[in-house]
Amino acid sequence: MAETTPTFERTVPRILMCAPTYFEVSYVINPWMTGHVHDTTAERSHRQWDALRETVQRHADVVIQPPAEGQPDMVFAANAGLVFGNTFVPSRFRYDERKGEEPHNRAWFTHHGFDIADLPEGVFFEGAGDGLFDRGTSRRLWMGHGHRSDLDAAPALGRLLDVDVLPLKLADPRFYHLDTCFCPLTDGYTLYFPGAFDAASLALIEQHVAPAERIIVDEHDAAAFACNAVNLGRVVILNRASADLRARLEGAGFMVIEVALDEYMKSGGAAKCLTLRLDEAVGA
Ligand SMILES: NC(=O)NCCC[C@H](N)C(=O)O
Repeated sequence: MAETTPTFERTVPRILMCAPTYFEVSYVINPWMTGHVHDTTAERSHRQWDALRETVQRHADVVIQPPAEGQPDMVFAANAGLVFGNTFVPSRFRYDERKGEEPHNRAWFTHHGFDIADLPEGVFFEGAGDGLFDRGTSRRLWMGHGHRSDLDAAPALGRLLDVDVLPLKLADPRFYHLDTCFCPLTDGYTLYFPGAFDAASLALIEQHVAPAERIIVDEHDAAAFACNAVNLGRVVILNRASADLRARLEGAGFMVIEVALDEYMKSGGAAKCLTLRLDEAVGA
């Protein structure tokens, strides 16, 4: 009888983070940044980023991307682009303030062996800020549009990655990226703030996520960036969750870990925005 060779699947997720060396709020391109220009300190932002890195490192391998001087928002690694398998779709930022990040991201992913797949010229798309894969078994990508990314990115991503893209229209300027108000979790659970979406998009979510798998976030938790969560298996890392939200997540089998990230909220981001999954695949 032929001998069978055991196969070992990689089970430790890989997460990219970009060092906060040049992070500050130096312009206003979302409502969270208003009133916070030059209002962050290096000491607090480095301490909070280190705490997030150490927490993520307990559940994943963390890879650090070197930052670029003059690109204060490059710390938000989720916005570098979208990874699926070995393919990297680079972001095309809507605002000039962030366009300078694009060549650095392209160079890093090229150097690390990813195949670069470009969206058509002139289509805005802000990477894993607006593109979130289902954590179930389907090849489904939820895509936010209306503030930063263009609806035209949806069919283009479908073609480039051979995935089903479900576009969700973002209706509240505070929730300008999909990852600020929506988070697919392991086994099809989905954490989201309904108030961030238009009626048709809410209906689309309800059509695809069974009632028992919907973890609805209220405005108070949403404003504390509870949806901006890093999900690694059964672990959910986020800035803050109310006792009620924590209980519902725990009831669904998740362990909730809070890491205070208020210095980054002044720029409109928290845990999820500061990370990018490098081993994204169906059900990852
Ligand atoms: N939501 C995210 O994915 N990233 C946070 C980006 C914050 C940055 N200040 C921006 O407005 O683009």
